[in-house]
Amino acid sequence: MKSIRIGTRNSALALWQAREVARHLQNLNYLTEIVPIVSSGDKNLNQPLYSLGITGVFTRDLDTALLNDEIDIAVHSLKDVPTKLPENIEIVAYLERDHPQDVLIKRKSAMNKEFHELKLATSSLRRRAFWSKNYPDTEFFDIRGNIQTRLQKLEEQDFDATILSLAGIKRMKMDIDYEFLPFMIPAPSQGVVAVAGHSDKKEINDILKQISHKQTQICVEIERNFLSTLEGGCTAPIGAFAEKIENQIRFKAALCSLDGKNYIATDESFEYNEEENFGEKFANIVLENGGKELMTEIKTQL
Ligand SMILES: NCc1[nH]cc(CCC(=O)O)c1CC(=O)O
Repeated sequence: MKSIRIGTRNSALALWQAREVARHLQNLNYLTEIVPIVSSGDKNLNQPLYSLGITGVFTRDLDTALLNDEIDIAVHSLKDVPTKLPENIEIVAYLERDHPQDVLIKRKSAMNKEFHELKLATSSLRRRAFWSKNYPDTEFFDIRGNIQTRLQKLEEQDFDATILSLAGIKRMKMDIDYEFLPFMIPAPSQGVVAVAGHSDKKEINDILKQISHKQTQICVEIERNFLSTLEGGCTAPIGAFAEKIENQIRFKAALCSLDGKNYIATDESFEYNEEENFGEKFANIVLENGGKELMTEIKTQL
């Protein structure tokens, strides 16, 4: 068999994740080839992108490459992948989740500041909202770019701290101090590397199924079903985290107003079965407990 062409974005984190998928495939004696896809936005597809339902800014170019048969699979941070996938694209494997948490990173000059005094740089709606719930008077700053750029900006610019995913920090082997934030529920599927494939490539997809981690899949499907049931196509501050503890799954999730003042949370432990859509079930409970009105309020503010 020819080597499996693994598509990836060009960032250091994306390349690390692609190599991790390659390593799993090589362990099963498959040949692999990493294909970095540079963002272009002008690929020749026969149909316009919107008609295929392509939305994710991080995933769009890789979706196009998959549909154009330039790659066999695409590796993503699952939290950047929209819950609604384009036609003919499916998630075919999930690597085992390692570090789901968000962590706080302070610049050296702010090491002695208390949480409520911090000038905080994050562009994430979820991180801002959940932080504001606890520290309502916080001043926020926008920060964008990859992990390395953000840490560099932290040392150079006029704010004290930022919040990042621990998974990214560990993968990049960044040697920095960080603090856990127990009140911060991770983004749905944070810390999970997923592989997307073309629905027609059954042989490749079957190979990928061999490297998929079932427990991770179960947990992130609950989180993503929760998200898609709540959101209905709009982005809102939503955290969701499912974890297997002994024979049960513990699911913690919350929907929060942008200012952090209105917070609807759920925390459930249950025995998993394939028939029940737990993510949808808990999302409906949140919607019935004021979530519906809160989602409407959030939509008018965005
Ligand atoms: N949207 C950015 C993004 N997408 C995936 C990761 C890190 C890996 C992960 O958490 O899955 C990050 C950086 C961050 O949130 O700090």
